[in-house]
Amino acid sequence: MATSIQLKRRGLLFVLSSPSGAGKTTIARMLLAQDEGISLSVSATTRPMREGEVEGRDYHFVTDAEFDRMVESGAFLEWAHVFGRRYGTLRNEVWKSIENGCDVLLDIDWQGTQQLKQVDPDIVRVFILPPSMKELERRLRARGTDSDEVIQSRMERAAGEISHWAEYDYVLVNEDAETCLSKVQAILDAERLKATRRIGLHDFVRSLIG
Ligand SMILES: Nc1ncnc2c1ncn2[C@@H]1O[C@H](COP(=O)(O)OP(=O)(O)OP(=O)(O)O)[C@@H](O)[C@H]1O
Ligand SMILES: Nc1nc2c(ncn2[C@@H]2O[C@H](COP(=O)(O)O)[C@@H](O)[C@H]2O)c(=O)[nH]1
Repeated sequence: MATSIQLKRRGLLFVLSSPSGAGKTTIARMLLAQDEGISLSVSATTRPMREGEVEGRDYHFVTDAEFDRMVESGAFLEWAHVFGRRYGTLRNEVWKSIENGCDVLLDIDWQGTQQLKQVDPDIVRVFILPPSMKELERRLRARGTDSDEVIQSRMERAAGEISHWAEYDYVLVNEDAETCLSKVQAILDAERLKATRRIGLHDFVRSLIG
């Protein structure tokens, strides 16, 4: 008779970072669309909403005063200044998903990743590189959401962001989005199977060999 052994595991925090425009939001959306076991941590930000963005889906858009209050009340697991605005991961967003047995996808920068690593050393960190700096700029322009000035400042910051690549567990080049997505999915699937995350594995093995 065939048996199906379902071992529970802790939900994991799965971080995607990249220089602006390399494609992490694109990859994140594709991953969320195909994998029911992971949900997005929707950050709070003081930056203005872009055309096409939706409150609560892309970000919680807040004022500076609201952000200050959230910092004071301990609402953030981490927060950082990025491109002159503030962005933060909401503690409740993350724990709500973990409690529901879901993994959590975080689209955050290297500063937030460093802070999160202090909170949960078990996080999985993936850094996404563009195929070239020329292509990075082309993608920022093609996105059509930012002014020339903003694009210039994001390009000026890109090298600094990329310099943090070695702080990540996995580094991928996003040349073709589907190929990059399949690698991200493979990393997630393998991390889910890690022995250290499988609750009940010890008991199951003991039931096999005594
Ligand atoms: N592999 C790819 N090939 C070509 N274009 C891509 C690829 N991946 C993403 N793009 C495009 O590049 C642009 C930037 O992508 P995206 O917004 O996902 O970047 P990002 O890294 O999330 O940027 P930010 O940090 O500013 O949020 C988008 O127009 C997206 O459609
Ligand atoms: N440290 C954090 N960084 C964050 C968070 N949410 C988003 N980000 C990063 O900000 C930049 C710019 O994003 P954009 O949407 O304005 O283009 C990008 O690198 C994001 O990853 C957060 O909660 N904390």
